[in-house]
Amino acid sequence: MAVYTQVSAEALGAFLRGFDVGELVSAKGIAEGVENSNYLVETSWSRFILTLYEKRVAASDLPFFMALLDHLAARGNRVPPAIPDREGRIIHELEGRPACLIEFLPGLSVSHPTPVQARAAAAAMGQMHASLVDFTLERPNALGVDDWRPFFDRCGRAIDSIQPGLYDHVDRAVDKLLAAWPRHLPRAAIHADLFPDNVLMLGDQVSGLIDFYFACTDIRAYDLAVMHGAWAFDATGAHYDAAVGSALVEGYAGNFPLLDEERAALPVLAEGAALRFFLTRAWDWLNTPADAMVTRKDPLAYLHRLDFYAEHGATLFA
Ligand SMILES: Nc1ncnc2c1ncn2[C@@H]1O[C@H](COP(=O)(O)OP(=O)(O)OP(=O)(O)O)[C@@H](O)[C@H]1O
Ligand SMILES: N[C@@H](CCO)C(=O)O
Repeated sequence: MAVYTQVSAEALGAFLRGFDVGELVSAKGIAEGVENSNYLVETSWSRFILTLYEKRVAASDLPFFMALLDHLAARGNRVPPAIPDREGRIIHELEGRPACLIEFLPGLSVSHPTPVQARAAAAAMGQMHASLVDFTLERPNALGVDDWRPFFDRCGRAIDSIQPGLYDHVDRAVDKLLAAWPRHLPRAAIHADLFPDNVLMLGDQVSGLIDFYFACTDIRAYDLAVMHGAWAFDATGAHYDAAVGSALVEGYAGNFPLLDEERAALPVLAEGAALRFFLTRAWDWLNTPADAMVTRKDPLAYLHRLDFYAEHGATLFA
């Protein structure tokens, strides 16, 4: 359950009076998500998402995220911009946390995407990348290739408590990826976390891309590699769905052509993406108190992907 910060009815009512959005009718904590506190807010006029930013989102990064959302929304992408208050401000403080009131988008995220849904979602990523070619703000990736070694070292030998021998196995993977990383590929603003739970769908149509709080400047094709790992495997990471995998690459390339060198680098980018999510999941696994009201995500599901890409990557994207 991702409601770390409780918002009292009084505080929320006072907060909403700063906006032109009608009167507060109800507010419910949203269970999905692990990073931030989210509430579904109903007013006499409409529905909104209230997000209070927690541990991994720095208030100083919010202007980048909000500018990115505005840029995408202005170019016809289905993303939820923040709502300005009566004075035009979009970044606020509520219950001691940075907070934004965000447009509500309809749709549900799918847990078992079909190839048709995967193609549509990847096409939406392609459209997003096309819209971002003239986006000039930059934000370094705080979980990018140069952070993997220090992050892994911070996890340390405790990693072996997840599975014996894991430390040495991942240590070798970190070395391999740092040496092979295709740093020369084109860079751009990317979402960097476009998992199925961050794509809202109505049937086979994409109704929204959400959760841009890892968005950053990095290798553009890395965004597709993140998506491939997140969409084309079952939750355990043990089973790869080739039809979903191909649909992702085709759907993306239909809206934003992949350079030959980007396509050739997808295996190593996908291995790197698997390592990045293994590392944050392993850290959370080792550092989330057992009684926290958050479901920890299984790091081994990303170890399986890492090993799968290392073994089969060369044939997957041909
Ligand atoms: N703009 C929106 N419109 C409709 N629903 C939304 C919107 N933003 C968030 N939600 C709902 O809130 C849930 C959690 O949002 P989000 O994924 O941003 O949270 P998070 O804590 O940052 O999660 P994550 O673990 O994916 O990083 C989503 O699964 C979705 O149900
Ligand atoms: N998408 C991430 C969690 C949010 O960053 C994961 O599944 O590990």
